[in-house]
Amino acid sequence: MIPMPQPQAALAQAARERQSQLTKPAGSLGRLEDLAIWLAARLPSPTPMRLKPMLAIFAADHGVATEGVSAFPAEVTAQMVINFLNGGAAINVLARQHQISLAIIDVGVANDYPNNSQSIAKLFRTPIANGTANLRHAPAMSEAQCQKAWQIGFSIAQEAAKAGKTLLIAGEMGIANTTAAAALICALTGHAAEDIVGLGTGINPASRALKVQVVNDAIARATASGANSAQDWLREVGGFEIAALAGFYAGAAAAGVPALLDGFITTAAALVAVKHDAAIGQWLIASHASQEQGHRLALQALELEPLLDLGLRLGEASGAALCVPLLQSALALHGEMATFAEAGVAASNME
Ligand SMILES: Cc1cc2ncn([C@H]3O[C@H](COP(=O)(O)O)[C@@H](O)[C@H]3O)c2cc1C
Ligand SMILES: O=C(O)c1cccnc1
Repeated sequence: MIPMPQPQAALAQAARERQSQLTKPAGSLGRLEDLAIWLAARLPSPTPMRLKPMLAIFAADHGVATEGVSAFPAEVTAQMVINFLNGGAAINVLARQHQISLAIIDVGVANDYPNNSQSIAKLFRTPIANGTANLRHAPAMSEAQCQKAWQIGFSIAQEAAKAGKTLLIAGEMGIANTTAAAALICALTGHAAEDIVGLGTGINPASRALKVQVVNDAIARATASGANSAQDWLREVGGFEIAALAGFYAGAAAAGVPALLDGFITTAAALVAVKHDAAIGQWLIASHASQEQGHRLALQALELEPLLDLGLRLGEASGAALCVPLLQSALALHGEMATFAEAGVAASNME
């Protein structure tokens, strides 16, 4: 296993001391204070500068879509890739608004789509196959495919770090990927499918019951074939974009750059990464609590507390992008506020 860089405790301590001297009652900026301290240890600086965020969306299709587990047809994956390239998706709006550079990485979109040289976002076309196999009945991918997807995500994170990005964000697009993510979360946490499987894009109760059955069948099948490690489960019930996301988080940690999670699917990928190497967890922060049923339990398994709870259930890194201005504000407050001494403001009387 590659030794991971460690957050610097001395910088966290310096940032904590600075927070105690800023012109506000101690703790009055709540979690913004914790965020500034957390980031100081990792960026690493006692007063970190404005973050330079990058956002990668990994897109791929899922064989399990044929089971009827999504409210939308599989063609929507490719259609949404076109939408991302044309700038019309929710994430395009948020990336523009918060000045986040956007890259789309096709790691296995099944349907063809035109290459538009006018596109708004950068496109990396590195499909591994036309979607995964149907995880209910067979391993979603081969070991070689899984490693390839992981490596693509890892490289994207490493390149972004090399280019000077200081906050790495990943999102996903892949019809039926909440089924794969739910199966992974169940397998890696031991929670029951009934507690983890949600409505995804908005399925009805009958389809949800089927989705629970599909997840249970997939877990039974993979257990019978000896699945044990996080990598085994990723290959058995994951997806190409989920493997790339897990590799992305591993790459961010290996580069010593913080990574911001999004919703249900990215959290499933983060669980895989952290089960693979616990040190990766030190570089992850949670953005929001998704409406998808099992998301909170998955975040709890990672010991992460989401910043926002807006009832989002979109993916595309939309919840993560919404947290970027919060993180920027945390750092600006930390770096730019006057101390009691500088401002000549009397400090608290309380010990
Ligand atoms: C138009 C559209 C845009 C999306 N953007 C993200 N997702 C989200 O929905 C999908 C997962 O839900 P399920 O497992 O139910 O298919 C993923 O593609 C996810 O990113 C979208 C879904 C749709 C339909
Ligand atoms: O939380 C998510 O990431 C999510 C939830 C539903 C559908 N797509 C994504």
